[in-house]
Amino acid sequence: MKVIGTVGLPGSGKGEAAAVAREAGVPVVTMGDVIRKACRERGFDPAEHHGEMAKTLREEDGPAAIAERSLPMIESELEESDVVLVDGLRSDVELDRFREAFGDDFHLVSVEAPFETRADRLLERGRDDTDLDREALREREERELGFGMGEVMDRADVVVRNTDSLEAFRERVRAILDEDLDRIGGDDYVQVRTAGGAP
Ligand SMILES: Nc1ncnc2c1ncn2[C@@H]1O[C@H](COP(=O)(O)OP(=O)(O)OP(=O)(O)O)[C@@H](O)[C@H]1O
Repeated sequence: MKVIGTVGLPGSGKGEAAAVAREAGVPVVTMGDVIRKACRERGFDPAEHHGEMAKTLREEDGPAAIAERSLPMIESELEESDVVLVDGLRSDVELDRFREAFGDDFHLVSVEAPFETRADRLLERGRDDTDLDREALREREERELGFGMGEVMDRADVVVRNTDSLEAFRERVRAILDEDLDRIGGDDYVQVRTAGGAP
């Protein structure tokens, strides 16, 4: 059994990593889905109330609220699949909760790319208005760092630098899912944390 969590700033490539997992038959539990579900349960439009609902859930049930609500979803996927990917951790409290639940079977992957690279890719993606607005991106980034995302990235088991081509990134994600780190060994783009040391 293996649960792989991803963390990364906006536009770093978490969605692509999740898409690679799905293509490989690995189920994906998205933390955002937990929030969307809570919106629907309470009669709010997830498109409008996503950020607000994340805050409300944390206020009501504590900082691990979203991780807590995703646990049954992950456990149910683990009944069918040996590997599950959890998309988009935000805070160290969430990381602690997953480590408590899954121990050494939980592996955290940090997807990293510089601001300018991410901003250009988001411009290209154009999923919504914030993708097109560098200031909005900075604000979103600051909000996410405010939830402790930087600390989570520092504690990752594996760091993938997504500064190369999309195909190269997808191949690195496939190798991580296969745990075939030899395939990417000696690669400047992937660093595996050794016990107690920085990656
Ligand atoms: N190596 C790459 N080369 C070119 N484009 C890339 C690369 N990696 C990701 N992209 C593209 O950049 C955009 C952002 O990536 P993605 O949606 O995976 O980011 P994300 O981390 O999920 O962002 P968010 O948190 O905002 O949803 C996407 O359109 C994706 O296809």
